[in-house]
Parts: sequence; C-alpha cells; structure tokens
Amino acid sequence: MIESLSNPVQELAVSGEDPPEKYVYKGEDGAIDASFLVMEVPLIDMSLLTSSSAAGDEELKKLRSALAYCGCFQGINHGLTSSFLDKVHEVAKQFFALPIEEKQIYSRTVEDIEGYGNDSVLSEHQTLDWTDRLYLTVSPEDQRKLGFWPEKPRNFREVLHEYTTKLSLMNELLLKAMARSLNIEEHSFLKQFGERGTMTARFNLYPPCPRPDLILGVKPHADGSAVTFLLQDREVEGLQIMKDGQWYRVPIVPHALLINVGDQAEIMSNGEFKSPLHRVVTNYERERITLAVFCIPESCIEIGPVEELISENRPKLYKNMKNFVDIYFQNYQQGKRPIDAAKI
Ligand SMILES: O=C(O)CCC(=O)C(=O)O
Ligand SMILES: [Fe+2]
Repeated sequence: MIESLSNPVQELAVSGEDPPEKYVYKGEDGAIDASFLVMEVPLIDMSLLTSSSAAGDEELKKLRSALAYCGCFQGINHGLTSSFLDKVHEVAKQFFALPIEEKQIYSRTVEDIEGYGNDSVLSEHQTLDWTDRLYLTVSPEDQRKLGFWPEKPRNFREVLHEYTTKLSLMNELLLKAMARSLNIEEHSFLKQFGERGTMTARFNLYPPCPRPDLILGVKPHADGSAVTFLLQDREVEGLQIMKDGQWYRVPIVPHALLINVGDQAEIMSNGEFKSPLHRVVTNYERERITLAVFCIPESCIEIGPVEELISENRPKLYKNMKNFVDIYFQNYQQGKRPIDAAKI
C-alpha cells in the first residue's frame, strides 16, 4: 500500500497556483454547484425532548420524522450559550491561523489518524479533499493523546473539554429521545452505545479554493458514528445533503447544532432513521471552519437492529456486528458505502 501524507491545503491555497489534478473530483454524482435548493432541515427544540408534556410528545414526533426524512435536524435550545459556541469557533480559528511550524508539532503520522493533517494518500487514483483537519479522541478520557491537543491558543484544551462534556450528555439525551420517538424502551440505543463509547472531534478548515466548480471540500460520505454534532461555520455555507438523488444545501442557522445520525444509528433503528449522504463544497473567496464531533458506540459491544423494530412487516435489514468503525474504514477506502456491508 502506498501511503503518504499530503501538504497542507492551506499552503496550496495561498500559493495561488492551479490546484494539482489529484484534487479534482471525478465522481459521477452530478455537478458541483453551490446554488442547489436549500433543504428544509427541521428545527428541534432540544429542551423539549425530555419533557413529558404534549409539547414534548410533539417534539418527539418531529424528531422521528426528521431522522426518517433527511437524517438530520438543527438542534436549538440545546443549553449551550451563543457566546460559548462563538468561543469554540474562535479557538478553532486561532489554531488554524497559527504558523505552519507550530501546527506541525501536532502532525499526524501515517499510521495514526489522530492529529493535524489531511488525507492519507493510499493510491495514485485517489481524489483528495480540499481541507486540513485536526482530529482528536476526546473520550474515553484515558484514551486522549494529549500530545496532539494544541497548547495554543491557550484555552483550546479547556474549551474543547467543556464543549464535548456537554455534547456527551446531549448524546445520551438524544439516544434516549430517539428510542422513545419509536415507542421502544428508552435505553435500547444507549445500551448498544455502551458506557465507554468513543467521542472524536474533527476540526475542519476549508481554505478558499480557486476551482470550487471542480473540487470538493469533502467527498460524498455518510458518517460511521451513531450521532454526529456539527458546529457549522457562522457565515460560510458548504454542506450539502443528498435526498432522493438530489443534492441540497444545508442552511446555516446561527448557534444551532446540526445533528445527524450516522450509519450505526441507521443499523440500530433497523433503517427507521436514515444516515444521510453528505459532502462539502468549497468557496472561491472565503475560508470555512467547522467542528464535527462523532459519537461512536463502544467497539466491543455488538450493535444491531433493536428486536422491537423487527417484525413480519419489517424484517431485519442489517446484521449484528462489532467494531463497525473498522468495517467503515475498509469500505470507505475502497470507495464503497460502508453501510452496504451491514445489509442482510
Ligand atoms: O464540515 C462540514 O460541513 C461537514 C464535515 C463532515 O461531513 C465530516 O467531518 O464528517
Ligand atoms: Fe460527515
């Protein structure tokens, strides 16, 4: 296997040169266009998801239909203040603004996806994403590799810790609400998630791109998580979701969290919830910074469709399996949709 790391896209972007051919996307899923229709991503009031009132029941119905319809929603009233979310965005921005030598202290190695860097080059035919990332394991806390956790800006570690501690609680609340919305025992999904599920954080920088018509920020994929929390850029759009064979733009709702289910929630829900295919387009003039936090079930626990969601009318659609993330990466690298490997 050829494997090497590519140069920071941030440097390519300022060089003013034409981007190398290996960034040009050759997929056949339609033109790259930033002016598609906007997806009406439902807004969900997260504060109502724990309420046993009529309004709470109503919100659960909305949650269920959002996850069945487009696999995602804009979470509002989530309990994180706007000023705190601005701070999270600010530390990400300050990290990517550091001189290259300072960021490279945290560089990932070829063997490890954690750290600062971008796509591993595994084959000559691979198309690279127009993005630089900082990828960190957040929990379980004893698996953090602090050597990759930036010391600059000064409050980076503290802000990330606080943000992800809150998201971890939100993940639990949401997995319970997702189960209740399907009228199944509320711990059905949480049990499969386990007490030592993994949480990873991926800071994404998409530098301005000279050819947004040819180059993607992130190629089409669905997430391998159970749940993903995305803090979008406050001003620059870029995320697109596929629905019924069409790409749609995901709008920015200031200070909302864009929450989507990943393949593992699709499997556990026996396909009631849809893990959405999504991609990121680039912008000619402006950089975009996002933070994706992935909540991933404990790898040694077997996940599979919850029994109560299997019936004569709705047969079991996915196999039971452990360590889906491994299956995910094997299939992803071969350009296959990982969830297909889980289908019966
Ligand atoms: O940056 C975005 O808008 C989405 C990133 C994403 O899909 C991912 O990191 O899995
Ligand atoms: Fe994603």
